[in-house]
Amino acid sequence: MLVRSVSRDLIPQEINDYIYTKFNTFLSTFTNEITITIDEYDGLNKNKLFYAAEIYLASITSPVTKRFRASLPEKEAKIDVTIGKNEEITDKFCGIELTWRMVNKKTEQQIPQYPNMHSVKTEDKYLVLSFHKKHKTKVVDEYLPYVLERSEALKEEKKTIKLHSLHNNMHGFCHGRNPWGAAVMLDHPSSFETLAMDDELKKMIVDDLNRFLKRKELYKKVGKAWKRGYLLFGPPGTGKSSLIAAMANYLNFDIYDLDLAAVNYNSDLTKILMSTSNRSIIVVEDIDASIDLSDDRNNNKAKPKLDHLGKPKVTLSGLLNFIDGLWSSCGNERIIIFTTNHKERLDPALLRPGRMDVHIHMSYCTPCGFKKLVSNYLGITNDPHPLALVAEKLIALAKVTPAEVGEQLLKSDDPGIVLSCLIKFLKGKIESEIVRKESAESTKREVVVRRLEEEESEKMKNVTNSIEELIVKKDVNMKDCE
Ligand SMILES: Nc1ncnc2c1ncn2[C@@H]1O[C@H](COP(=O)(O)OP(=O)(O)OP(=O)(O)O)[C@@H](O)[C@H]1O
Ligand SMILES: [Mg+2]
Repeated sequence: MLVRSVSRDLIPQEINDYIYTKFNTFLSTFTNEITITIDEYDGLNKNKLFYAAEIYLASITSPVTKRFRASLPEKEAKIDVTIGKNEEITDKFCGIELTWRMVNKKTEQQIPQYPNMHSVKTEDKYLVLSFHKKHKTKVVDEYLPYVLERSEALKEEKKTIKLHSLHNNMHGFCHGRNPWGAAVMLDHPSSFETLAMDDELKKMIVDDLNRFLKRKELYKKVGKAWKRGYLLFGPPGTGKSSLIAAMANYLNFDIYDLDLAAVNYNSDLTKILMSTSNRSIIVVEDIDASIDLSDDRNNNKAKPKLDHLGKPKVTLSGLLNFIDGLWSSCGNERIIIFTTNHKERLDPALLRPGRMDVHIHMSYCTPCGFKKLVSNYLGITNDPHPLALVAEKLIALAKVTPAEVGEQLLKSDDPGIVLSCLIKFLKGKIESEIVRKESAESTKREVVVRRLEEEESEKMKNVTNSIEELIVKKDVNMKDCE
């Protein structure tokens, strides 16, 4: 270590490494230290242990390490800091002293077939772990598995949530290509804290998610796939998509946005699911709009259904197989979320527990949701604004979505102006709702009157007909009556 720090700035890197290796080899003949080398590649494959150790080492600090490397990987939000080239770091595990060293070795090779060409430069990376030889079993059996486990947890902590969408051109994917296109970072600010919903409903969802995460063993024991289905239903702008983003942020799960309109065949659904990762949320938005919901479970297995353009379409039976068929046993910790504006249009087969386990009604803005929006947008929490109290009363009567309220609350920086405008807006909403109801009522009345009149005239027609029949039967001479 001393040799390294003294020589570091005086001697070129390659010579420095050479001296260090020789010196260590020389010393090791007198010590009881042994080393384990962990190469970056295991043959042609990446060595998982190397990458796990690299992540783990970034999380520990030791007084001997002076140089670190920092990078910002593409599509990530957090900076990676790892131990620098040819640096050392010490660690302690159950009283065992361990030293890690990151070795970067540059090599230059001349390809014999092309003697006139420039030589090829490569850089080999490996980690060297040194410790007393008496701890070999403990290090291999306990310390290295611990490093793997910690790296998984650290990866999870620093993971950036990604949004995956299906590839634009789905035709090529039957030839083995990943159906999911390049993922983007999900930078959605929605959280359970910012969502305007009733507190009880919010708590129910959070508790349900927590229970789901904890129940790995229970799902295994009862022989159920470790997945959970949620159906979010309600009018546009009530926060269905915002709730999905809040769930992804809370769980730290990636989102796979499955656009069923882009999928041609039922069989593709299985391949699409196979290409998603564990600990993820699969979302099918507007389920009623994107799929043929007619019940085809007993027929048409071979023939794909066609849409109005003659394109094949995913069917209900394909979707049901997708949800609880064979594939469901191949993934873990999956959440499937369907959204719809029209729950009543969905087939009950789709809604039964096991497929859609939890049904969440995203309603028009309630007074409780309104308080949350006022606190989010205007920063008013403890001492409510008098106009906010008026607006809260109107909210209970108006059919207004949190999206509409949010829009109004952005209209000015002055809470007084904003709330006055909101009250005007809510009054307008209530008035137009009254007009709508009245006109629906009068239409209903008109319909009733029309129906009564029709029934009356129908009755009269029947009576006339039967009289005519009687006249014919009895051979009554009508001329006599004239
Ligand atoms: N419950 C809510 N809490 C906080 N903000 C909300 C809520 N509902 C809607 N919003 C606001 O309105 C915008 C639109 O909401 P969102 O897209 O979540 O609605 P949606 O129910 O998914 O609508 P659609 O049925 O049209 O997909 C959001 O970006 C958010 O700013
Ligand atoms: Mg939405």
